Amino acid sequence: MSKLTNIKAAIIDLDGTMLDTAADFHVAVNRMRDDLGLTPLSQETIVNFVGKGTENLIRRVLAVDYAEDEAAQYFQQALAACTEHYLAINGDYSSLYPGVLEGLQALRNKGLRLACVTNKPLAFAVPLLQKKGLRDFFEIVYGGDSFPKKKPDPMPLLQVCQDFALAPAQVVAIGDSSNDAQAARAAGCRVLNVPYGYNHGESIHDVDSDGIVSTLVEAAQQISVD
Ligand SMILES: O=C(O)COP(=O)(O)O
Ligand SMILES: [Mg+2]
Repeated sequence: MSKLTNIKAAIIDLDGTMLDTAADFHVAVNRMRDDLGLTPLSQETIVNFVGKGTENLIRRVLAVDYAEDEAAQYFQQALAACTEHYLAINGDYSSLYPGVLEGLQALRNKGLRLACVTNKPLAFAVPLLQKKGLRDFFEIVYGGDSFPKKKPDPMPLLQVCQDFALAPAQVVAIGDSSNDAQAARAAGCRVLNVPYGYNHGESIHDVDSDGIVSTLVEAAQQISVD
């Protein structure tokens, strides 16, 4: 992989990139399923539904048991229950991936400006970043409900470029899934993927990106401000 040059800012994904939140999703979704009288799902099944925001997660979880029209009837109840359960345990079963703190520090030490763009609702993302000691690394945090469109749409990434007054080519997105890569490509940003996250249960090696890095520390090593 050749080094990414003339990079002035990094946009970092949250779930599956900085934090392993799989167990939080597992607990909250299965408490919601219990409320609806549904049997629990495995953590692997649930985590493969993560990546395109809470509404999509709920739709996928209900589709396990219900046909589309029936699932639609339960959607609002399920969304409310899942939100309540998620907020009650947010971060309790989550942990930082190796190299996250060191990687964020290394990116900052290079003089890069940092934003977090996640498809998680902002009301989940901000307290979680605070609880895990990550909030202060970021000048900007955008959630899946911050704009009319979320990743893989480029809208949130383009807003960060505008906020930082940078051209998209001067900005790198770092994330665990095809959503991050597609959003970055559509915005004209550079993109690095990490291989340890969720990516809908599919191989990250099939995703079009500028490279795969094993940790955020390695990401920082691959990025040059000059
Ligand atoms: O909550 C999700 O759907 C995934 O969030 P992410 O964008 O931080 O990976
Ligand atoms: Mg992710």
